[in-house]
Amino acid sequence: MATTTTSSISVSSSSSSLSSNSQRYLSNLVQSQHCFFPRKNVALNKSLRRSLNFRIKAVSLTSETLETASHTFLDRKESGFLHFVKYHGLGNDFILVDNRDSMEPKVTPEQAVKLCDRNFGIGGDGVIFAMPGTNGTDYTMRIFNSDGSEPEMCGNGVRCFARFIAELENLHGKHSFTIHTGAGLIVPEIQDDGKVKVDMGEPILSAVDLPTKLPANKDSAVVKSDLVVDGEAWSVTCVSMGNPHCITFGRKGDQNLVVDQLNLADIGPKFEHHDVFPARTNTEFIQVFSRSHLKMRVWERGAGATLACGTGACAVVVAAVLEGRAERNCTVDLPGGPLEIEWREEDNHVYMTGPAEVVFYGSVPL
Ligand SMILES: N[C@H](CCC[C@H](N)C(=O)O)C(=O)O
Repeated sequence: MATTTTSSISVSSSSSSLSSNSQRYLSNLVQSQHCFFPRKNVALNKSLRRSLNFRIKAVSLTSETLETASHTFLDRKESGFLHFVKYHGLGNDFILVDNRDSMEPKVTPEQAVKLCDRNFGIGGDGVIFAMPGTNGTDYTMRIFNSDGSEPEMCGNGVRCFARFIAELENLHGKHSFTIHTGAGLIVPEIQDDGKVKVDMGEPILSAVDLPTKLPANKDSAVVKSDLVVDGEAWSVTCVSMGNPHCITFGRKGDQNLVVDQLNLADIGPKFEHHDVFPARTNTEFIQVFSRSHLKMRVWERGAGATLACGTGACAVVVAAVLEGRAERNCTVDLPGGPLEIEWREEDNHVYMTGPAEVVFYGSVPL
């Protein structure tokens, strides 16, 4: 029987400095054992331990007990608290909220900004809501970026969404779902190995629909076009996966980009907020290892530098094929790990395969 060592925190607060609300919250958390970290040791700093008399017990739970515990947690509904599950897809991390009882997000964009703060909140690249289906789909997915903006779609997020639904519905093994998103119908399928394969739909190449003010130079698309950013000329291709992406393999005249040498915090915002992108843009910087192996770093619209971007990896393979640099089946290496991407010729759909993992369960007062 699989045993998972899980740390749980039992707290007895001896510190009078804690407000009664925080003491009530912490003791509520402890009684309900509702803050546990599967597979992770919880390290707390000494001052916090001293002030709060933390006693950390390492308890061994079978995976069945863990599953029961997570279900007990997921059934929590008391008001005034947001119960969430933290997931990540290759380090692109999200706060997932069970919103199946309403089409109204349980969290406002302003609250999402606070929840995503990595010092004063839970920490994350976004908040994702699992909502009732629309027009006959199983579910609807909405997402707020960590800056509070609402994008049309999120590739790593929809893999996490699929695993979250399977947990909520107590499903095991292979399962697929139809999900309504701002990018249209998306179909993730949980594979036997736990990875998630997603039909991400068709790429959008029309400059007008992306949207970008860059002039179309290949049919209605923008392929290997010049873009001046902060006085430097770059060569870019623009692809939408429902959300806009600007892909570059390097500056004009020097297409051998070494992506680890880039200062993303400097160059990223200059692409994101460039006036040729009226809805801003995600930007992917690419290094070509072979015609089936690419390396990518990304500056995301509304989230900044992230460890992975699923829609971005899909857009990158489309751009690489359009520029004649790659085949339609590629491994894309991101800082958080690899994604397998296929731009299938038969149906013009892009397919993405990758992991999605639970990090922890939690409750926060709203
Ligand atoms: N920041 C993106 C949304 C999240 C996309 C990314 N995290 C992914 O995995 O696709 C945007 O505003 O379009």
